[in-house]
Amino acid sequence: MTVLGAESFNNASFMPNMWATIFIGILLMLTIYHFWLQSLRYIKLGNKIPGPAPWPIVGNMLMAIGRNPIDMMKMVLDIYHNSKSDVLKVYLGPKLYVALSNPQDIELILGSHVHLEKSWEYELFEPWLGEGLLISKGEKWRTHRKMIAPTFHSSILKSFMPVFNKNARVLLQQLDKVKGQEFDVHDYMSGTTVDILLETAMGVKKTEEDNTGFEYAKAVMDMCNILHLRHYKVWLRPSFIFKWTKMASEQTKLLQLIHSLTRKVIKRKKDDYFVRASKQESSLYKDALKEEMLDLNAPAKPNERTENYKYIRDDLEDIEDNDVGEKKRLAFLDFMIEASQTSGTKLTDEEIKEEVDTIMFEGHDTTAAGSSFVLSMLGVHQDVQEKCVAELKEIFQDDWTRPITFFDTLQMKYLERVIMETLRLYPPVPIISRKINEDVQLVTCDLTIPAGSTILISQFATHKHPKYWENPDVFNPDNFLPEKCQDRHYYAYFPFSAGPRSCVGRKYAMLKLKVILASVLRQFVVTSLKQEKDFMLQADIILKRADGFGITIKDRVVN
Ligand code: HEM
Repeated sequence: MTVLGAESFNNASFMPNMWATIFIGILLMLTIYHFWLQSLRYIKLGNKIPGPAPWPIVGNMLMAIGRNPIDMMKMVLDIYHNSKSDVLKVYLGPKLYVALSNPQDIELILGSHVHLEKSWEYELFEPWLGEGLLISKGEKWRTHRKMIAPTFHSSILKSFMPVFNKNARVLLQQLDKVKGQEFDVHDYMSGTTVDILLETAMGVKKTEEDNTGFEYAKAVMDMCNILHLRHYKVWLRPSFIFKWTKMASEQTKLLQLIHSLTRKVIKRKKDDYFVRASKQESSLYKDALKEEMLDLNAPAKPNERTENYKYIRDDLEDIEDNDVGEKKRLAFLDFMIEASQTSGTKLTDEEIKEEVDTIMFEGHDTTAAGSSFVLSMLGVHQDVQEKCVAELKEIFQDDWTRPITFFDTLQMKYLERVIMETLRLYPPVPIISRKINEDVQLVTCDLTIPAGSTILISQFATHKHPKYWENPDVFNPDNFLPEKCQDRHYYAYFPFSAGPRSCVGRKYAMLKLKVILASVLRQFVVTSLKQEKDFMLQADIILKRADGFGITIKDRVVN
């Protein structure tokens, strides 16, 4: 008894000692790890950059705990506004993130041919987009960009006008059914955008009973929500943790839906190609293009720009100027399929699928958010809406309801300024990031960003930089009058990014936005029940309103 009692006493006293030893051991290891980290050049340089104080080991990771996307957005904006600094850092664990908001520093990254690699965060897109243009790197990115960018050449875009007009008419019929009641216009913009993309870039016609656009758009939005949660709930990032969550099985289902549409689209297009090839017919798109060129009321001169974006620096204008010839004047998927069948081009089915998924994602959610923000702003700013309508009256005085031509869109200068101003205040892609493999010495201050860190570039912050924008928070389309743009830094405004890795769909997006928005404004008066200050923004991969894009519409009476 006595012996047993003594043993159990000894065991009981041994246990706390063991746990205390383990605890002290871990603490000691973490302390050594912390001091070792602090001795690294990477961290030493990082520590010189202003930003919220990090905790040992975890850095600033705790800031994300318990916050939803709306709170996150508020927190990030508060940090930005309170810091008054153009350079800010945060640590996620030992990983250094540096946010830049001065155009001169941004140019060092976006304008460079060296810092082209996307940051680690984009890898979360991989199960969905594979190594499509958005995330690919090196030679693969370069050769695919060379192939894809010309498929959005102005001559191709012109041939899309009938599809834009047709889908705009379908949209108007849908909107007509919700006249007089408040509704979320994003739902309509999203479905329409997918349908238009399928028919233009992919060349696949929608059948009457087909609900693909809506289902696909919903799946894309749900996928974005999952990816976004994983971006800021950093403990969900590693796949070995994520795969055990409910979200992972939801992601599998969503990807099945998305990828099955992609495969269907590619198969249909490939079948068409083989039928055409067996009959030795020319490309459908080349034919459509010829018809459209004959059809245009007033075709633009060869060197006429699609819009006024002369102050965005990217490679798209070079593609326009150095005309790439007939061979490449095929719409996106036609070109990819023809390229895959041409000897010498190493383009596999998987690569086509990745690029189709990328274009469907990039081309859809961005434009849906952009058009919904424009309609929200027009709903708030009735005077601006009236000016847009006055411009449309000038253009369509001969026939208010006729289809919109490419030439008409070139005359929509005020509407263009409204779109650009909306994209300034509400950039659909609010932030982009790059991994830097070489040190970057900033030009605006004496700071060096060490190789290996991630650079965050926020359109949302830079587009309101007080040094570059007068009354930065005020909606004013005249910010984009040519004389105002002339002296502004190129990298003060980059809703489509800029430099060699800018958006390949920029011209496509602007053209489509003009046709859709002008069509809505010709038929309806748009009103927003909420004021701009009450918009609840949600930090997401694509910037959205958490409160929905609520508007009301009524028939426009034109005199
Ligand atoms: C308002 C509409 C749009 C906005 C605001 C927008 C914005 C952007 C931005 C900011 C990037 C750079 C992303 C990054 O570096 O992380 C980008 C890239 C890209 N966008 Fe867009 N985009 C729009 C519409 C479109 C459309 C309509 C398409 C295609 C039909 C498209 C296709 C792409 C592709 C393929 C890339 C990757 C380019 C590369 O890395 O070389 N986008 N877009």
